[in-house]
Amino acid sequence: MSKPPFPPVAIGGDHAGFPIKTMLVERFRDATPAMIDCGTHSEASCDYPDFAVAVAKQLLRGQAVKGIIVCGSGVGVSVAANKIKGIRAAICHDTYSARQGVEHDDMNVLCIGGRIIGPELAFEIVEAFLNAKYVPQERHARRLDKVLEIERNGIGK
Ligand SMILES: O=C(CO)[C@H](O)[C@H](O)[C@H](O)COP(=O)(O)O
Repeated sequence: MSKPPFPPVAIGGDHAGFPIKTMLVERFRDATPAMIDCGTHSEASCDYPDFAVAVAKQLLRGQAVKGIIVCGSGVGVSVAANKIKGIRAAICHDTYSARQGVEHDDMNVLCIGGRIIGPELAFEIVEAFLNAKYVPQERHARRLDKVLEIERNGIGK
C-alpha cells in the first residue's frame, strides 16, 4: 500500500537557497501534491525576509500546515520567521533535530542553509520534518505554553 501524501506544505527561499529549494520541490512533488512554492524562482539576488513572510502567510491563512525556507545559512530566514506570531522556526541540519523539533516543540517551519548542506541530506531532513507529528505530552505542552505566553505578552520589564 502506498504511503498517504504529506499535508500541505509551503516552501520558499532566497537566491542562495534556490538550488536546494528547486530540488526539494521536484523531489517532493508526488508525495506532497499541495506543495506551495512561494519563490524565489531564480538565482538573482533577492531578500530572504520576503520569503519568510510569504511562507508564513500560507501557514497563517491555513493553506499549509508546515513550511520550509531555504537561504544561504538558514540563519536569516529563521530570524525573520520567528518574528511572526504563530511561527516556530528552526534551522535543522540533521534529521534528529528535524523530527524532534516537531515532536517536542511543535516546530512548524524548517529552515535550511542551502550553502551548508548538500541535496541528499536536505532531502532526508525534509522527509523527517514532514513525517513528524507533535506529541502533546504534559512536559512538552507545558513548555510550549510558556513559549506561547512569551509570544502573547513578551517578558515584562
Ligand atoms: O544566509 C543568509 C544569512 O543567514 C542569508 O539569508 C542570505 O542567504 C545571504 O546573506 C545571501 O548572501 P549573498 O552574499 O547576498 O548572496
